[in-house]
Amino acid sequence: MSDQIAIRIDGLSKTYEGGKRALDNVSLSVPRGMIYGLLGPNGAGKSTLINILSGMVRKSGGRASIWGFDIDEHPRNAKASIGIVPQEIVFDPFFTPLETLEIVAGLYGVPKGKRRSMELLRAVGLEDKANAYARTLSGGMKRRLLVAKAMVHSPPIIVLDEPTAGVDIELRQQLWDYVRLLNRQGVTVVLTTHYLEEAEELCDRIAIINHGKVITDQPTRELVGMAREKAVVLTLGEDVATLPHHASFEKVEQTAPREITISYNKDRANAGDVLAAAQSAGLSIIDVSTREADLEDVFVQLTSSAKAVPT
Ligand SMILES: Nc1ncnc2c1ncn2[C@@H]1O[C@H](COP(=O)(O)OP(=O)(O)OP(=O)(O)O)[C@@H](O)[C@H]1O
Repeated sequence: MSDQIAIRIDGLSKTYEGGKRALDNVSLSVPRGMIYGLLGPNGAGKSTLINILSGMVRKSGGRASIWGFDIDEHPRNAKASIGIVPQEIVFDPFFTPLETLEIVAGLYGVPKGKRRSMELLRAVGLEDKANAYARTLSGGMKRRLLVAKAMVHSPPIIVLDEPTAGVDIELRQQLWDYVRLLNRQGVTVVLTTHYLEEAEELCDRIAIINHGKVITDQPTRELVGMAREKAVVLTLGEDVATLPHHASFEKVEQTAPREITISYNKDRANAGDVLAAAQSAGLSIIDVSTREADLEDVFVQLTSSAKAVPT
């Protein structure tokens, strides 16, 4: 029922002036308590969707509600229920992180006694920068400040729009740790990303959007399970002379002087079949490992087949 839904989107469309149709009849439900990934290539429509939710872009059609509040009928409540971490870094360089959070808290009408600016700065690792000018912060620190800023009014939902674009790996990990912590505390998290690995590691559920349409929306585990290609990696006792062939092999590659990787379709064969065929081809196998297809494979499968459909 609707009370279990954090964000409900129904038949949402957006055509920009000039005729670009960025969203085409998009319907999605983000269940409460999840980390939900919105994945798609550049220009797929992810930012448009988020900007409609935050009230920055006007939709052309359809409906959306946030925490049960329709964005047209109850825009104030809808906005109060969501914290958005935007793609671009925008700050007044003359305010300190502490002042920045206090100002935002004031804008949201958070009473002084209920503000938690220092707690938020601590959570994003900026406690010691509380009184530094925002312009002296590094790019990564600014991004963390944006996350703190989005949480000032304690919304039940936080949306991160490509939060780790251009952020180094260590910092990315720190940011994700904080996102996980928020989620454990009960905050529903929506994030858009190009990074499949990130979505796979972090998200409980993933929707893929391409050319303004949702092409899939399912639990991450199921999505990864859709990848049909698996591989067996064989380490051999001697250099590879000729590559083996067999009906169960999809592809055979030499991946090192004494290593071959055999891909197979898990609907048609299993690792045992592949191994038996390799052995009967006379290979001296000294070690075996297997490789699962990952989300990247599914993504390529889905986005390329969607492209083949005329729009
Ligand atoms: N203000 C605008 N006016 C006209 N077209 C726009 C506008 N904003 C976005 N678009 C177009 O709408 C489509 C969707 O853009 P959007 O920014 O929503 O995609 P995205 O998935 O967020 O991509 P990215 O990951 O690059 O931000 C693109 O073709 C884009 O060029």
